[in-house]
Order: sequence, then structure tokens, then C-alpha cells
Amino acid sequence: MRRTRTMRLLMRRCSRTVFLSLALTSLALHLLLVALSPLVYQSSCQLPSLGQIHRHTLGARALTNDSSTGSDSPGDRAKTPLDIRKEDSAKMDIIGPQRIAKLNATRTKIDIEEGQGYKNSSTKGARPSDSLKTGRRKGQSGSLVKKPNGSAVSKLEALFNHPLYNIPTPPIPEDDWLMKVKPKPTSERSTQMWVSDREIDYDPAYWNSTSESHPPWLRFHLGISRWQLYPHRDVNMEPLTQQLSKHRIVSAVQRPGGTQLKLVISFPNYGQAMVKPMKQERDEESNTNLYYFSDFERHNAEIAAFHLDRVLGYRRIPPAVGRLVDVVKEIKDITTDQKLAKTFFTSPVGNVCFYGQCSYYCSTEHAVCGRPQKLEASLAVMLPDSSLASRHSWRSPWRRSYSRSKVAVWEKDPHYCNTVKKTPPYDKGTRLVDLIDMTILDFLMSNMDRHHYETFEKFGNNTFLLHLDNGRGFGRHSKDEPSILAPLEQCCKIRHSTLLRLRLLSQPQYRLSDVMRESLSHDPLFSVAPLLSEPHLSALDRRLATVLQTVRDCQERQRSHRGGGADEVIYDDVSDYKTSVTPVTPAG
Ligand SMILES: Nc1ncnc2c1ncn2[C@@H]1O[C@H](COP(=O)(O)OP(=O)(O)OP(=O)(O)O)[C@@H](O)[C@H]1O
Ligand SMILES: [Mn+2]
Repeated sequence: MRRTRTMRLLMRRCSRTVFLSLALTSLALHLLLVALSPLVYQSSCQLPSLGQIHRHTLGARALTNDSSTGSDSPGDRAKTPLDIRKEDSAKMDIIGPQRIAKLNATRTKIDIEEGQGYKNSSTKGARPSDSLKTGRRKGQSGSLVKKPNGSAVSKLEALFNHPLYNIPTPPIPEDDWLMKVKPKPTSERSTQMWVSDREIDYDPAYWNSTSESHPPWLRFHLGISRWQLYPHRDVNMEPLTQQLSKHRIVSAVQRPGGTQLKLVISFPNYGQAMVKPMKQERDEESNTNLYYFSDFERHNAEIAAFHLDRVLGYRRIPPAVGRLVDVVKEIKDITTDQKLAKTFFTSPVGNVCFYGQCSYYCSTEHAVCGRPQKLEASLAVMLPDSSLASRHSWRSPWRRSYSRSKVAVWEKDPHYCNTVKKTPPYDKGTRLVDLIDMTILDFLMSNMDRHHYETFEKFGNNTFLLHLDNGRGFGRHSKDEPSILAPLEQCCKIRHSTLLRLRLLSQPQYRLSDVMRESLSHDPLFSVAPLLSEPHLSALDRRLATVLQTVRDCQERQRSHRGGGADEVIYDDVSDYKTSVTPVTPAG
């Protein structure tokens, strides 16, 4: 009896040991698995390419769940593109042919009426955009409107709450995201162990599959889709712009290519930005004797263009913010670019200046100068490197001649659009109306320099157009440039969703100049001076009226030529809402 009991006791102890060791082995295996599968970011390539961009390697250390990049504010940890991918992205407002096709299956009723931004139950109580503060600021003065419940709301919030900016959409298919997060094959681990000698300047990168561990610039990259650069009410916008304007700059080099001086700077979390320095005072108008191709690039135009693009509901310009850069501490002292370093000097009044190397205005006479060291600049978040997401550059069919004597074909041939319409990629899909969207943006800011536009190659011809390089906008407020509208005038086509938003912006309760003033008041440089002077803001309203008049003229011409029938001027991208959409009528 006693022996049997001892045996049973021994057996129990033995099996406990076996279970314990099994559990320990399993735990160890799990830990090993976690350690060997850091998650990286890829489109066609993977994180090593990211390492190439920054001349550093990161992924090998992305082994832990520790999100201590030391830079993200608690607000960063809200909903991110990755989270959005996982959940129903019903709040994302992207108008594209594919999406519209899908909408046929998911008919949604929204009620768009003149001045009835709160009628849609789905947007009732919607949070104001995270990138917009609710507090009243100087730039908001006179821009408050009454909600149906009597409380006041800013015009910009009212605009962004409007159903036209909150069209429910089905989830975005996996292939419609520009970048992917996927487990990194373990074999590449060793290549990522290389450590740069300037490592000390950068934060350790503990990134994994959880979006909270990603820095805002990476979240921005992961949030780019086939139809837009970032979603409406992007919770990442505030942390992203905060970092651009405040983060320590650890590297500054000249960006090669292009005609004018610009820099690429890097942050400790490996984020990068394209920097354009201030070259012209806000209230200065471009010299009328300068051709558009020899005009200065303006830092405030880059910033204002980003705001305008967002206000128009396009979201096709990379976020850009203003910053007072210390030209000594944040450029001269840290640059590894010898060519750039050589061009620094102190002006007769003691300001630190530099001019860099480029084909236009890179000389002592055109140097950019700090006061005495602080220089205003625009910082635009860099798109994913082309080794990760290649872009196609398209020559605009309405490109100007870039010659003092030649005239472009479109300037001589009023039927030029008939040729363009038959030419790929303008003969199919939304390319033509996308180009006209861009035309409207350019006319509003009077940018004559849109010689090219870009698209992400991954999405082929069926995608949005990137509106990069907006520095030559907002040069003159006292004059409009009707020739910029040539594509709209000659093709007489406009996206319905664009037209509806433009009409909304022409109404007093959403007035374009008011929402732009308010939007720009959130830029850090607002404390130095408003990004756009009042005459520039008024010019926006005047030009918007011209765009709407051009559309009406087109419709009138069409009616008189062909009689009644369908409206061929409007490209119908909102037909699914037609039953419930009451057209927004223009003011006046
Ligand atoms: N935010 C960005 N991220 C990545 N690349 C960018 C970004 N903005 C611009 N670029 C790229 O850099 C190139 C040069 O920038 P940009 O056009 O603004 O400068 P530029 O001096 O005006 O050039 P150009 O004289 O050719 O018009 C652009 O053609 C574009 O491909
Ligand atoms: Mn340019």
C-alpha cells in the first residue's frame, strides 16, 4: 500500500515536472518567435530600403512591444491608418470610380442641402477634426456659424462636418493601400544589424506590428491609399504636423534636382521633410515682369496649398507646416553637405545667410537669411522613398511653353481638349476630371507652374494625382490668371463632388476665405504673421466665383448647342446619392 502511494506521488511529481518543462519550452519558443519576427514595412521592398533612405538600419531592433520612441504624444496613440484598415472605414471619404462602383451595392442615403450640414445622422455629434482646435483664435474671428441646436461652431468645423466631406464608403481593399506591414523574413536580420556612426542622433526604433509603436511619418505612409494621401479627420495629422514643426533636426542636406534651393531634413525618429526657405515677404506681390518660370518659390504658398487642397476635400498634397529654423544650429552646424556648408556667410547687418547650389537664385545676391539666425521655412512631409513606392511623372497636356517667345498648342487651339480626350490616359476613367480638379486648385492659388504631376505607379492609371510643388502659387492677389482654367473651359467637365463642394464654399456660412483663414491660423508660423494676407484670401473668393461661372457658362453653351438632355458638363461621381442629394446652389 505504502509503496503504491509512494509510486503515485512520484508519478504525480514527475508529470508535474514534464508539464512544467513543456510549458517553459513553449514559452521559450513563443519568445523566440516574437524575437525573430519583427514587423516591417513594405510595398515591393522591405525595411532595409528604409535603412538605405536614412543610411541607418532600424528593423533589427524592432523586436519589442516597447513604443518608447520618446517622441509620440499620447494623442498619437489614437486611431491610425493601420487601425482604420482593420475596421470598417465607413468614415473615409474617397471618391474614385472603383469606390463609386462599390457604392452601387451599398446605397447610402445622405441629405445634402444648402446650409444643412448637420442633417446627416451619421455625422451628428461627429468629433471635430483632430487637427483643428476648438478654441477660438484670432484667425477664426468672424468665422463662427450657428448649429441647429443654437451652439456656435467654427466655419471650418461646420465645413468638415458637412455630409459632402463625410460620404460613407466601404472598407478599402488591401491592394488599394500604398504600403503594407508584413512580417520580415528572419534571413534578412543580419543585414539590419549594421549601425551608423551617427546613430547617436537618432532614437532607437522599436517598431512592430502595432500602430502605436509607429512614428507619425510612418503612419502617414501607411495611410496612403489609391484615392488619397490621408483620410478626412486624420487623427495622425496633429502629431505629424507637431513633429514637423517642433522635432529636433538631426540632418540637413540639399535636395538635388529641381530649380531652386531646397533641403531635406531628418528627425530623430527617422522622419524626413522637404524644406523650402522663405524668399518673399507675405505682402509682396510677384514682379509682373517675371515669367512664371522665373518667379520665386514661396514657403507660405507650399503651406497654404496644403490647407487649400484639404479644404477642397482633395487630400492630394503632402502635409506642410511652417517653422522658424535656426540656420546655424539646425542647418550649418549639422550638415554633412559640404557644397551647402560652403555657401554660408554673415550679412553686413549680422544675419546668417546661405544660398546653396541650384540653377535658379543660388547666388550671394539671392541668399536666404536668418534674423539673425531664425529663418521661416515650409516643411512638407516626405512621401515614401521611390525605392519603396515609385512614382510616375506625367507631363501636363496644358503645360506652358517655358519659353519667352513660344506659345503652347492649347493656347492656340480652342478644340485642343478633343485631342486630349482621345489620348490615353485621358480617354478613360477619371484622369481628365482629376486634372481639372488640379486646374481648379491652381487657378484658385494662381499657380501657373504645373508642368508635371505625379501618380503612384502601384495604382496604374486608376488613382489620384499628387499635387506636388506648389511654391509658385499665391504670387499675385490683384490679378487672376484665366489661362490656368483652360482645361475646365476647353473640356467643360467637372466632377460632381468637386462642384458640390465648391458651391458649398461659395456660401457665406462656409466661405472659402474664412475657412482658409481659420485653417491657416493653426500653422505654427501664424504667430509670426498670417500665412496669407487678406488680399490673397479675398482673391480666393473672387476666383471661386469665376470657377463656378465657368461651369455655368459651359452648361449654358451645352444647352444652347444640344438642347436639353443629360448634363454632360458634370462627371457623375455621386449618382448613388442622387435620390437624396439636393443640389447645393451657389451663393449670389
Ligand atoms: N513631399 C515630398 N516628398 C517626396 N518627394 C517630393 C515631395 N515634394 C516634392 N517632391 C519631389 O521633389 C521634386 C522637386 O520638388 P519641387 O518640384 O517642389 O522643387 P522645384 O525646385 O520646384 O522643382 P522644379 O524646378 O522641377 O519644379 C518633385 O518633382 C517631386 O518629385
Ligand atoms: Mn517648381
